[in-house]
Amino acid sequence: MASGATETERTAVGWAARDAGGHLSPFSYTLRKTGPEDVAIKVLYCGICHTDIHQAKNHLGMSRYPMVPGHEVVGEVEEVGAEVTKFRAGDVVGVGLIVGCCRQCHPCKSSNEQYCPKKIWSYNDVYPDGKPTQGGFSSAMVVDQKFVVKIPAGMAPEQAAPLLCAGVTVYSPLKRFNLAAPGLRGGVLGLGGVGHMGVKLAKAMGHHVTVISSSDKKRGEAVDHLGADAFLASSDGAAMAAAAGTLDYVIDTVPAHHPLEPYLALLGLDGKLIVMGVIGQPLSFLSPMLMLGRKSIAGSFVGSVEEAEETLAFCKDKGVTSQIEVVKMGYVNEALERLERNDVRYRFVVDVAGSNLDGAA
Ligand SMILES: NC(=O)C1=CN([C@@H]2O[C@H](COP(=O)(O)OP(=O)(O)OC[C@H]3O[C@@H](n4cnc5c(N)ncnc54)[C@H](OP(=O)(O)O)[C@@H]3O)[C@@H](O)[C@H]2O)C=CC1
Ligand SMILES: O=C/C=C/c1ccc(O)c(O)c1
Ligand SMILES: [Zn+2]
Ligand SMILES: [Zn+2]
Repeated sequence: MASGATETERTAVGWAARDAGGHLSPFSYTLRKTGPEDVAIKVLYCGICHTDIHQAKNHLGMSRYPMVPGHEVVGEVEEVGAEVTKFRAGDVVGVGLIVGCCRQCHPCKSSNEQYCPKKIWSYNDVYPDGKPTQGGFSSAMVVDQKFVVKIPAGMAPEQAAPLLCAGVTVYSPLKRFNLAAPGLRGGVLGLGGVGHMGVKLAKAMGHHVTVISSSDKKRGEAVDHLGADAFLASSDGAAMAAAAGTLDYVIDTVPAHHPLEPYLALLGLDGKLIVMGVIGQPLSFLSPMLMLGRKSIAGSFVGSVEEAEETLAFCKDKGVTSQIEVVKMGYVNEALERLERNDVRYRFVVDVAGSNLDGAA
């Protein structure tokens, strides 16, 4: 172990949900010792993703409590294990949704480790020794270096946080489904945390971007502030019909049950509907909606560590930033409620280090 590495478990203070009510409150727990491949991180900022609501409120029926959510984590390295080569104390780093994998399966060997059947989630999961994983709404985390990325110099840490889930979640499918070339016509359904990064990344790739939203409320913001080229309210049947067959892809970020057919209808030949939302009920469509146009419906799950690094580099290079509202941890329950009622432009980021968590324990 590197000199200065602790031989004992450290205590962290997080904000945890205790049951499916999803209310977060202070919770002390121990982190594992900083192992040879581990990076001990003081959390600076952590974004709030809609998945944190799904998990805290047990929308998928798989939640374990107490649960410290948070998977858009930016922090400062405090200590590294003896075999850590990528990082040193003082580095500003990021951690996303995945903190472990088997390293032997096909997904792991092809840099698709987020699809490893033995992946370990950054919270609501357990390490092989049975210790629960806990996320970034916490003073500190200890993470295997493989799942840690460097935040590019000059990028504000609070700005970087949403790139570690929302950003890479959009970047990965655009790249993997060959939808990163300039000139494509894309749609983003649902203008929230993931959706706003979809608009920004797709614009930076040179696409013509249409926002498809549940109401007209975000029209001005989408076009004037985020740079969308067009805006459709899904409730406007005439506008939806006029746009039929015009898009190469639609990134569907809606976090609740919804019909797919209105959005399949927007796709042209070979168009792709990429479903991102975590929805615990079956979605349905009529098969001719796919056949007549050779369309496909695909899913995609966050992105690999390599893609997270690419997303950060792409955003730095193109000057892409997230649009965030920074809040203290004491406001996290209000922020979760506002996120659930669609009242945030477009991502909350918790100023964890500025929230005096140790004092609140
Ligand atoms: N596949 C993956 O790897 C990932 C999946 N996710 C999932 O993606 C989904 C979106 O996450 P995130 O962007 O953080 O969520 P947000 O709540 O920030 O955004 C979702 C947007 O969808 C629209 N919307 C919300 N509720 C409804 C509804 N009932 N019917 C129709 N539209 C609705 C709203 O946009 P508008 O006002 O424009 O209609 C809202 O802003 C979640 O389910 C999350 O768990 C998140 C990250 C990674
Ligand atoms: O925020 C990222 C999480 C995405 C996600 C995808 C699928 C699933 O079953 C989840 O629980 C979360
Ligand atoms: Zn997320
Ligand atoms: Zn694996």
